[in-house]
This record gives sequence, structure tokens and C-alpha cells, in this order.
Amino acid sequence: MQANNVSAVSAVAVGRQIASGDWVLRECSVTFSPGSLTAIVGASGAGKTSLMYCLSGLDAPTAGQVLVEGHDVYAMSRQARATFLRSRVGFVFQQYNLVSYLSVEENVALPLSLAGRQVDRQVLTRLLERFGLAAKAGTAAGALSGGEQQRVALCRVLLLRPAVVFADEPTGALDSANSRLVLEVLRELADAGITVVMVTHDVDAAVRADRVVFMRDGSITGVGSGLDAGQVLAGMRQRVRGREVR
Ligand SMILES: Nc1ncnc2c1ncn2[C@@H]1O[C@H](COP(=O)(O)OP(=O)(O)OP(=O)(O)O)[C@@H](O)[C@H]1O
Repeated sequence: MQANNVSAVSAVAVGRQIASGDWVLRECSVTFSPGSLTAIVGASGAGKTSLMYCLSGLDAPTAGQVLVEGHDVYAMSRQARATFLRSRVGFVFQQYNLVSYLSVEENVALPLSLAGRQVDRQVLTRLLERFGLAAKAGTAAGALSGGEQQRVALCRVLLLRPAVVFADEPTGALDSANSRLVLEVLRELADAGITVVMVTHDVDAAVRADRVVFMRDGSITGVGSGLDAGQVLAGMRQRVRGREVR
């Protein structure tokens, strides 16, 4: 393990090769500082999800290193990595992180229960009320709409309060009211010192981020801060590799 107190998450020359022999990630290096909200954008197939899976401990890179709070997560045993990430990392992935046969309440409490931590029932109840889910507390997650599932995922990270939150297309399937809510919560988490990394196609979501990481063909092609919609769109069209987008 390595010590590095500066970045919450770092990718160091991360590469990922698939069975065909193609590299879907090529020497991606990027750091995410504590309390920042970052959007990873790029065309379909650019490698955004692959990079986020590597960053979040879900998918081992073929080359390079991923450090979460200074810990080289893929140098750990599978068991140690699972234990470490369970308490430090939260996910807002619509399809992947709810257990369909468990109730809303059980899903929200699950990461804390798995980590052997106490669940504060009052906080949980207040979260369900805030997100309009109180009446569905006992409903199986699989019976919820996409917007409701995304709200359950938000309650879960708010209850867990991990160091890092990864969000995969957090507004992708949502109407504008739910999209706004999700983005407000991601901002709230970042303002509370949590590092938030989201993959998105949504220019409005990227504009709300502190920083935008642009990807193309498995590489990071630029990084920009405080961008407006025109700059995000221009960055997505950017063809020059390794250039700073301003
Ligand atoms: N395990 C895998 N096996 C085969 N191909 C893969 C695998 N993982 C990723 N790919 C391919 O790698 C490329 C990058 O995929 P990835 O899902 O990371 O892109 P993306 O930028 O997130 O795209 P989208 O916006 O469409 O989700 C794609 O061409 C994808 O088909």
C-alpha cells in the first residue's frame, strides 16, 4: 500500500485490455481531490464506464495503478479490497446496486449492515421522507420506477457517507425534476467533502461539475474546470489529444 494524502482517487497510467486484444483504456492518468465533483464525458464507447469501473474497484486494470485515499486497491487481496471499498466507496448506479427482492429500507441500510456498522433508523426514516420514499419503505426495490430506484441509491450514499461516490449516468433515465434532485444531492455530497465522480452524456450535468474529464478512444483528451455548455460541447468534439480544454 502507498501513502498519498493529496488525492481521494488517482489513476496512474491505467490501461485495460479486453479479450480481443484491444485496449479500451490507454494510459489514463487523472486525480480527483477530496470534495470535488467531476464529470467524465465522451462519445459512446470512449471508455468512460471502463475507467469508472477501474477507479471504483469493480474491474481490475491490465496496466497501471488505482489509489483510493492513497491505498493501491488492486494490490490488496480481493477480500481486503472488498472490505476497504465497502465502507469508503458509494455507488449511484441505476441498474447495478439495488437488490431487487430487498425492500427500499433494506437496500438503503445494506452497505452499513454489510460493513457491520450501526444503522441510525431515525436518519434512515428522515432520508426516505426527504426523497418521497416513506410510503415505499417496505416495497421491493425491483417494483420501483427508474426515478425511485435512483432516489433509493441517493438515500443509500447519504446514509453511508463514504469518502468517494461514483455515479454512472445518474440523470440518464430521469425526468427533469428527478435529474435536478440527483444533481443537487451530488453537489451536496461534494460540498460536504465527499469526492464525487460521475460518468455522463448530459451536458447540463457536466456544467454543474467543478471539473470535466474528456475521453476519446480510451484516452483522456483533456480536463477543464468551470466550463459552460458551449465549452463542454466543444471539448466533446475536441480531436487533439492531451490538450487542456479551457
Ligand atoms: N468486457 C468487455 N468485453 C468486450 N468489450 C468491452 C468490454 N468492456 C468494454 N468493452 C468495449 O470497450 C469500449 C469502451 O466501453 P465503455 O463502456 O467503457 O464506453 P463508454 O464510454 O462508457 O460508452 P457508453 O457511453 O456507450 O456507455 C466499447 O467499445 C466497449 O464495447
